[in-house]
Amino acid sequence: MTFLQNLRRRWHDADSLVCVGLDPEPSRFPSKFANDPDAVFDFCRDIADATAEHACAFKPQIAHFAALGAEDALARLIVHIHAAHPGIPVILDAKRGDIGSTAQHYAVEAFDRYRADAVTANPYLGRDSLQPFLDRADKGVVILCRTSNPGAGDLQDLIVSDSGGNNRPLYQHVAETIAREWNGNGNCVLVVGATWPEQLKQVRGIVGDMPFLVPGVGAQGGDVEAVVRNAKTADGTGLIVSSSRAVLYASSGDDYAEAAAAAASALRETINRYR
Ligand SMILES: O=C(O)c1cc(=O)[nH]c(=O)n1[C@@H]1O[C@H](COP(=O)(O)O)[C@@H](O)[C@H]1O
Repeated sequence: MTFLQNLRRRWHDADSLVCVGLDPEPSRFPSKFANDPDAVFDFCRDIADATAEHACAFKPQIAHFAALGAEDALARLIVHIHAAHPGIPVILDAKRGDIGSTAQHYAVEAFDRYRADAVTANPYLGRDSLQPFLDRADKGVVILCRTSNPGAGDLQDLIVSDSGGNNRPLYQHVAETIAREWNGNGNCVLVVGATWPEQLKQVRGIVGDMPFLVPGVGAQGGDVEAVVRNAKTADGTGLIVSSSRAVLYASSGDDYAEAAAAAASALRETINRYR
């Protein structure tokens, strides 16, 4: 099954649009991990196991592992998720993008080394820079469109003229270009931040039913109701609503796993109320 087939099945079977972000920060781990030499793996595994029933996807963020020299923990975590929770896709958040010959290696890294089902990517270098990812038809390519951060508009909102003479913000041009020209294998997903409900609506109007990865609920304060109302597809799906810190660090006590499960479950219920 392809990434998108898996995702759609999971949306349905788990009745969930929630993605659990795995962004390990050892300084925020519960004290029981203080003397654990494999704390990064053990903590993330416990969170994944506790939240799986509420999740349509997991999204480990590669810098959080690489900065700690914990790439091996990341690889083992993805193996664990595939074995213990088959059918839940893993999106590797790496925001890759480089000249084609280098991008080939990033595609091998994400899909063959780490065995991710999808990877986040930056479209700024143009289509050839993402071609090695797009060519992997069974994998998802999750492309930045209108990011969640405060400075998203610095470049993404600049008005550009396309070859048809249309003037509009760059993020809308990115959305249409990907939908029309880069999605030949039907494996593209767009990243649109939860912190920008109006832009979510605009992008949904441009790209039809293409799925969105929507980070920015929880710690970044995005409004779940506005996200769902503005960006769901006609069948009440189309969204991978991702939360990391608000789930991972819901409790710093021994009940961290139960608290994470409760946070993921509450997010699922809030989303489902509006779809
Ligand atoms: O691609 C992403 O996942 C991403 C895109 C974006 O626009 N904003 C954004 O926050 N992210 C990632 O989503 C996660 C958000 O974490 P929380 O704010 O803790 O839920 C981080 O790992 C970010 O790197």
